[in-house]
Amino acid sequence: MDFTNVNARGLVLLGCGKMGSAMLAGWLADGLSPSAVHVIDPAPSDWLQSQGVALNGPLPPSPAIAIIAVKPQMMGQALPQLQSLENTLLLSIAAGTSIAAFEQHFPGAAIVRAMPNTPAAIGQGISAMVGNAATTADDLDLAEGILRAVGEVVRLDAEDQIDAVTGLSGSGPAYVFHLIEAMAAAGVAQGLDPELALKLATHTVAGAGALAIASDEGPAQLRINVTSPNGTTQAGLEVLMPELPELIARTVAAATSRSKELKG
Ligand SMILES: NC(=O)C1=CN([C@@H]2O[C@H](COP(=O)(O)OP(=O)(O)OC[C@H]3O[C@@H](n4cnc5c(N)ncnc54)[C@H](OP(=O)(O)O)[C@@H]3O)[C@@H](O)[C@H]2O)C=CC1
Ligand SMILES: O=C(O)[C@@H]1CCC=N1
Repeated sequence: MDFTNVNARGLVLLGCGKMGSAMLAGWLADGLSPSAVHVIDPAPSDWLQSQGVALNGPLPPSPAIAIIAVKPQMMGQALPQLQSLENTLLLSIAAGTSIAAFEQHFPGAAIVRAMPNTPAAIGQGISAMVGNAATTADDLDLAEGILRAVGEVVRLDAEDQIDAVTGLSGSGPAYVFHLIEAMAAAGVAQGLDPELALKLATHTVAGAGALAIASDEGPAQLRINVTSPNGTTQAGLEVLMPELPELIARTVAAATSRSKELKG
């Protein structure tokens, strides 16, 4: 990302918790100048205080972009703090809160709604984004650049897809971490030391994910490649495959419908 314009005009971050700090770390590593950053957060972490960014001070009148990274439940309280901004692109990463809700607070503003995920902390997130009618091509490019600094980005055709994105990739890292926990516990049940089982499970998930990205073959073929006829994998998959798709479908459906409820 070329941060020249953002470094000149400024970047505001509203809420610097888990996602806000993960993304800020990525931007700073990618060339965002700390002196351009203005963070609003009621209880700045030690990490944030050591970054040389402006904390809870007056905002510049027209920063290039303001990223909204507070919980949807805090939105009503938090948004008035951005009321003074003019000609600033608003980029929300909050689950639930709709573009229409932001438009009520900021009539006429260019607003991009995005859904990233926590692997953004190591530059390996994936974000989906969609802009309102007021966004220009330059606005969308700026939002995409900001999100691309912390991972992959996809653009959505319509805002209503974002609930499913939230249920799949926004919440998805938690499902995968739980899979790692379950695989490690299963290894322990088969007699492995807990530390060894966790290492095997973690690297298996990470390696399989990296292979799925790097390979020209799709996940079904990659699964078949592991599965020797009448071998160990076949025995394992005969237990897993009848159960997993339905369980994952219900998991993603529950998260998607919670995202819809959060619209409030
Ligand atoms: N965590 C995740 O995996 C993902 C989260 N999101 C979205 O990102 C947003 C943030 O989530 P997450 O980082 O997990 O949550 P956190 O609670 O970790 O971060 C929110 C931050 O906002 C601060 N805050 C609370 N009230 C205000 C206020 N009035 N003004 C400014 N800052 C305030 C909080 O401070 P304090 O803690 O002191 O209240 C906290 O530091 C949410 O909308 C969530 O839906 C999107 C994708 C993935
Ligand atoms: O659990 C949540 O509501 C947020 C949104 C996606 C990931 N975490």
